[in-house]
Amino acid sequence: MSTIVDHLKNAENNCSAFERRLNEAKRYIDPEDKHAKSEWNSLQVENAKIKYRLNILKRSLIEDGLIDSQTCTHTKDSEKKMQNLSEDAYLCSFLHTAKNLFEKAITSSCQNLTNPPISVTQSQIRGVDYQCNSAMQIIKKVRDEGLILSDGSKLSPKDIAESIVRHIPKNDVFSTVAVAPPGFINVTIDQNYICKKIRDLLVYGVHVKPEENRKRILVDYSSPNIAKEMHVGHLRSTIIGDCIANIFEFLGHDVLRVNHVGDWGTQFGMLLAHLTDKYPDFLTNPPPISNLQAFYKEAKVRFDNEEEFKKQAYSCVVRLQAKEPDMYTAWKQICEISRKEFQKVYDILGIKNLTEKGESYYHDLMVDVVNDLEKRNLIEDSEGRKIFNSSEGHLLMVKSDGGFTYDTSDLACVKYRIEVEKADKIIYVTDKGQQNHFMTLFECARKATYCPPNVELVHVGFGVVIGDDNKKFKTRSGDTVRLLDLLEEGMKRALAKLKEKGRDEVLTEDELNAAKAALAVGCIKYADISHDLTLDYKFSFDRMLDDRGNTAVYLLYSLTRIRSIIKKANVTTPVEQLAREVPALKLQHPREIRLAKYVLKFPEIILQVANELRPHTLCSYLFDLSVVFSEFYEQCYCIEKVVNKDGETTKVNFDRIMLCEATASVMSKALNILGIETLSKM
Ligand SMILES: NC(=[NH2+])NCCC[C@H](N)C(=O)O
Repeated sequence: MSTIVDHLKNAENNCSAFERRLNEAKRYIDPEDKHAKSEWNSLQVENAKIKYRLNILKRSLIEDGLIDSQTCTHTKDSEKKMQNLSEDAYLCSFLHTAKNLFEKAITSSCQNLTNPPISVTQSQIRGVDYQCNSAMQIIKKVRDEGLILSDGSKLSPKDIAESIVRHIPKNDVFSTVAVAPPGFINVTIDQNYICKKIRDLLVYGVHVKPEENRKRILVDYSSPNIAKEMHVGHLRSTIIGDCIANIFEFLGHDVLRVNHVGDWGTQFGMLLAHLTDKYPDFLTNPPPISNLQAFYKEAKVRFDNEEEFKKQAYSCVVRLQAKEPDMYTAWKQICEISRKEFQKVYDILGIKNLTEKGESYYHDLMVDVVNDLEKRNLIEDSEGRKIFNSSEGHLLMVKSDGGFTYDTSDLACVKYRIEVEKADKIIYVTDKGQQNHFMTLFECARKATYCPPNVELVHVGFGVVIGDDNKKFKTRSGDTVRLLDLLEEGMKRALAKLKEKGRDEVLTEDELNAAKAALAVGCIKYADISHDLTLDYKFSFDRMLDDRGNTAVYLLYSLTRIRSIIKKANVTTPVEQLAREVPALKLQHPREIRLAKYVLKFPEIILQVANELRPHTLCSYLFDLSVVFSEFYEQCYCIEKVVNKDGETTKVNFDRIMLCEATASVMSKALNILGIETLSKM
């Protein structure tokens, strides 16, 4: 029996190793080299196929009882995402499709221009979907560069626009194309195309074609500090970071979610000194610390008041950083207590796959990095401290007492993430206050050549959370708000809201509890994400639990309502099958078309959010979508009562029911990406 397992494991390992090598090789491919790129793609597809077959084989072995499921290695989440879908299965962004068509038209109509400007935007004009603004820019470029077009120099933007229009490739996307003065090209998206894409969405599900090659994207978020309270800033980082990671994962990228916990700072000196003092037998009896914050405060008081203790604390840091076994054990005990507390918050928020790799993880690397920089004369001495200077500022690499800092660990960490974890893009999600730190870090990482030009480093800095009094969010007594207390309060308020709506009379106890938790967490997350993250954000339970306006309550109810319309229609054939049986939906009413177009705008929004890293755009889209749905539903009956001589019957408009389903799928996918759980009963 063991031979089957061995073979299977071997095959799986080979597959993974090959994938790793492929990913490594990707970096060396010249983006211009089409042949290499296509070769790489086909190798990747081949490997995915093998992996897929292996999985089928594995499943049947498990089913036949030949191996148990424990024996098998788990496929990583990122690997599961490898999909091989047909072209039809992808939803395309209209904007990107329009851009592609115009790009082709412009390059072939302006052959004597190098890099002609391609500008396509959404149009504000009624009845127009997108507009191409390139003609005016082309004229300007021609004049600025003193070029003469082959047709003579008296060309106007209108002439250019008309020439571009003549070169638009044959397609089924645009229905009308018109030139408007001085040289705009206005287009509308074809209704038949829309009706077909909605049908495809129902058949294949909501998938968006990634814009570029699959990348390995590392998102550094949450990152609380051990032994300190996890505060609302970390809550924001957790919620926003998770959403950003979800977006890239949805777009088919390989996403690593990393929790860069603060577990190596000087605060450990006093904690360790206090622990070894108070619990001398800590090695044999793990200390019964239930409230780490109180313990932290005790240690801080001693640190501020007892000279002897202070000295002891400093020596503890040095001993810890030298990884002296006793100190290391005590440190691990403290980390474990904190970790359990953090986990409670993550469990409530439904945060999964967040891997902890804290500052301590990079300790040995910090030593190497400092040596490396010294060898290359990139480190300067300043009053006993070692600093790394860049045009953005400096990083403090070694303190005068020889200890490392937040800066040291972050620089070692960038190097590790690029060299070992093979990240193509690293996104750091913290409050805006750390912007300087990250700008300096990025500059230094480039200067030290730890970060090659093709790797992107991004800091997503968010505003602070303020309370009703417009001051920094604090408890009445001025303390940091405990996240667990905050979540608890959210639950209470959500329950009150549900009772106010009489939901306790319709839902079972379990359903009510599930609704309470989903509502509380959904509202807290949504309120956070729906605000432009760069601005400060006012935390208000009243506002987030309001069922009017752009809130999670409103959206969750809208979704439940759409689902119940579909249910009421009592269509026995699954909607997906209904769609499969037709080439396209039959939609005509202007509000049907408007809704369908809005549903299909989803990919454009997702790509925009991925590009700008501003997830509130997705919330605004969701809110508008539910408004557009209401407007459709107001005028377009989905189920009609028909009275005739035999009495009353109901007539179902299947195409509209399918449109409802498409709306609901996109809404629930979007809520999912925001990290919000949707319930069938609420
Ligand atoms: N790689 C990083 N520096 N990540 C962010 C860490 C955030 C830090 N622990 C804090 O609470 O502010």
